[in-house]
Amino acid sequence: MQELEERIQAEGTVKAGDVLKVDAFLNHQCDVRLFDHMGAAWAEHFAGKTITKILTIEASGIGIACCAARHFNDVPVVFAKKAQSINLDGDQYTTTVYSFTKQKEFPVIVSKKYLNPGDHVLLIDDFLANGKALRGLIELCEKAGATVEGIGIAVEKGFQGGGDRLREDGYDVDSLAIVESMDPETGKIEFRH
Ligand SMILES: O=P(O)(O)OC[C@H]1O[C@H](OP(=O)(O)OP(=O)(O)O)[C@H](O)[C@@H]1O
Ligand SMILES: O=c1[nH]c(=O)c2nc[nH]c2[nH]1
Repeated sequence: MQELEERIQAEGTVKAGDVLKVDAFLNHQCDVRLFDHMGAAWAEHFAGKTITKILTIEASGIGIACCAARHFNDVPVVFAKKAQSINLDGDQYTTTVYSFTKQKEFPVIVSKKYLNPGDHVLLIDDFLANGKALRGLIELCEKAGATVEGIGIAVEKGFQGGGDRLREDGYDVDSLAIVESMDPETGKIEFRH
């Protein structure tokens, strides 16, 4: 998606440790017009699929998933929580995920009320790096008996391999920008096309 690649080139910075910082528009300050355009791009890609629910993981996927839902007939958006809470009641599907930016393992929890065997799920997230977050969401869908119809990602860091492993496993992964390489010394960012 040209608009997203241009924003990354203009406003992204490359940090040590394979971190791309795009918090000016994607995952701290949020550009909702860009999010809307991202939702439209996923709607075009997944046009042939029946989607009954969007599933994401807190925190950064939530805003993007909500904007995307407007392009999928306003289907409900469910976000997996990364902490137990007194506000979480009843039976839950749970797993654990290693967080790339927080560098620790988190529980990942969805109430059984909000993920069902009849659901056809689109997974949405801001970043795809090693694929840990998505593997966790896929596991929750498997536990619920829900069908994963596809995966929409804003920025995939292709060189970390998580996206290609998911494609090899048969998942339809639509990443709107795939970073092929990035250099913290020069700041150079190259995309896969
Ligand atoms: O493919 P992976 O290696 O799993 O990396 C991608 C995940 O990393 C980030 O989550 P993180 O927990 O780091 O931060 P967040 O709270 O900003 O969502 C991002 O939002 C993705 O969910
Ligand atoms: O802001 C971010 N930059 C990244 O490079 C990254 N990788 C996973 N999650 C990420 N979030």
